[in-house]
Amino acid sequence: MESLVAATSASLPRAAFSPSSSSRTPSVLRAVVPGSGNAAARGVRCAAAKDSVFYELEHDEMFNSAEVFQWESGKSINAIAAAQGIRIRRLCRPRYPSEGTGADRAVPRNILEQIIWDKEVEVSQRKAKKPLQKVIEAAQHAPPPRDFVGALDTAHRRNGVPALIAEVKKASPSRGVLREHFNPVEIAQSYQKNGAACLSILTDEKHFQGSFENMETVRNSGVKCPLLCKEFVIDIWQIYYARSKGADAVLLIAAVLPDLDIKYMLRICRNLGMTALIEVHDERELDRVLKIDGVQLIGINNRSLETFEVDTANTTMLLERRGDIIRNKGILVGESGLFTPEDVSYVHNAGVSAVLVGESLLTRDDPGRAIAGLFGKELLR
Ligand SMILES: O=P(O)(O)OC[C@@H](O)[C@@H](O)c1c[nH]c2ccccc12
Repeated sequence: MESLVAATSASLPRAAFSPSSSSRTPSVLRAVVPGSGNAAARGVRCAAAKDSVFYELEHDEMFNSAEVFQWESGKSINAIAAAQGIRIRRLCRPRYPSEGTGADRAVPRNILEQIIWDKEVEVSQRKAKKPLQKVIEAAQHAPPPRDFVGALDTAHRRNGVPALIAEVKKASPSRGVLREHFNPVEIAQSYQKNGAACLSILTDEKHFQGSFENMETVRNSGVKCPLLCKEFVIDIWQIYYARSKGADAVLLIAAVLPDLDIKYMLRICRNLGMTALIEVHDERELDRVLKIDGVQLIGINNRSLETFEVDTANTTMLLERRGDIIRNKGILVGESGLFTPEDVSYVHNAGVSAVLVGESLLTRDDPGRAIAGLFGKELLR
């Protein structure tokens, strides 16, 4: 796996950003061959890049000088992340002498850290099989992206209750297998028929028994709802891959990604016509995300991914404290642990206009028909 710093922790594609390659390619960064002169003049050196590729920043309002300084500071991604309050450490990162020998890193501190370490290995293996450039090309041939935010907005207005993002998830580390007989297409069709605005498809295999194949089969089954790729994104490769499998949105977890990665990934999503759902769990994460331009969807997870504790009061608490700023930002999504119409109206009253629900639907015989029970009424499409 490439080991770059700051924004480059998301693994920059080497030539993916050449402005001439396509009108759809991002203009954020342009890969420049070392020694090509102009790179050295205006470019930023990714000190940790194995092959010393230079990347040139181009007419980009997103990266200000403070951020470039951050790149050049020589700090490791873990040090930068820690300064932002991120507790999840990366394993496949360059180590700096100040970070010790690494012996203290052998044991993950919590389940989220374990998932991320596994994900780093998985992504590097997948990239070895299918390099970024190939995935970018595949993404260009995917079915056109659907309007995730628009679908939530319309459903919320139509029904007067939060729009539903219904989750297609076989298992989770906190709950084990939720559904023995698991047919993603059947579940997705039933959700759609019963008024879900959008669907969330788990793609992590190791901890959630999901897959990108599930994403692809649901997309090809005729289901019209926009699809969220529920993945632990640590690398832009995964975003292009998700798009190539038909995803319309991706999850970005603030507990895992430093600010610069979020900004960079948001930019890639925008260029691909995708939506990013940025997930926060606490005030510090929320404050970081509120400072980032271009965020359209913020998810407040009632479950801590580090401890698995679920508390629906989390949404209310965060929104009480930051409500006014956050409501002007875009759509808010209440995530996890919602089981009853009271739970849904509790988070609705707190200010969310969409909810993300898995377990309480998936554990019922017919997950789609369970929707009316969750909202206390049938949802119209
Ligand atoms: O099954 P629940 O409690 O209704 O939760 C759904 C969803 O919020 C949860 O699956 C989730 C929220 N954020 C995540 C990040 C990764 C994996 C899963 C999740």
